[in-house]
Amino acid sequence: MMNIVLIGFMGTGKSSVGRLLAEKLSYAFVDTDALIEERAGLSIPQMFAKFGEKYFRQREKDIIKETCNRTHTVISTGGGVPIFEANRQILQNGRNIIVCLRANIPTILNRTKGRGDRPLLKNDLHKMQALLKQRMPFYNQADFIIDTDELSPLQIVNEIMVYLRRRKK
Ligand SMILES: Nc1ncnc2c1ncn2[C@@H]1O[C@H](COP(=O)(O)OP(=O)(O)OP(=O)(O)O)[C@@H](O)[C@H]1O
Ligand SMILES: O=C(O)C1=C[C@@H](O)[C@@H](O)[C@H](O)C1
Ligand SMILES: [Mg+2]
Repeated sequence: MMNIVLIGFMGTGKSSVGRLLAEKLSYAFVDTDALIEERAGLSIPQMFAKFGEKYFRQREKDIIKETCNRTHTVISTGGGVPIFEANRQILQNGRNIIVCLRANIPTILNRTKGRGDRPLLKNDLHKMQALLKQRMPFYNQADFIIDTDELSPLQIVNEIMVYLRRRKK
């Protein structure tokens, strides 16, 4: 069986929804950000500060490669994963179902306010808008896109389950 890969901007709910979806499907769960931190023994901000973003992106690519070889796994990705061509090629291998979680800027600001664990998160509406706009074309390459603004994590999981069932037919 295929993996379900969740992509989307910071704060769209990939980690929370992914964990729940994995439970519902009885799949394994991998969160790329958490795995990178665990392996490095450093938090993401520490890693950016010590070794730079480039280093983080290399670790991220390694983990994407590795996890895509699994089956029956829900993979919650970091917000920057689909921005890189190499990652897209690895993810779009025909064995993964790619689901994008989308949220508008006020929702994202609300869900991420006070978080100090995301170095690229600027608490600035315009910067956030610019980054989101730049990334949108890549997020939009997903197989299925859900607007999450008005939905609870459980409702999002249910929508994904409906989509998966429909795909099977
Ligand atoms: N559908 C939702 N409704 C309300 N709150 C939500 C929803 N989804 C996520 N949240 C909350 O928003 C915050 C961010 O969610 P989460 O960490 O899952 O996002 P993420 O996409 O994994 O972000 P990142 O890319 O930074 O890891 C959390 O506090 C979470 O509880
Ligand atoms: O959007 C991004 O580029 C990032 C999102 C987070 O999930 C982390 O992967 C990291 O902070 C970078
Ligand atoms: Mg996350």
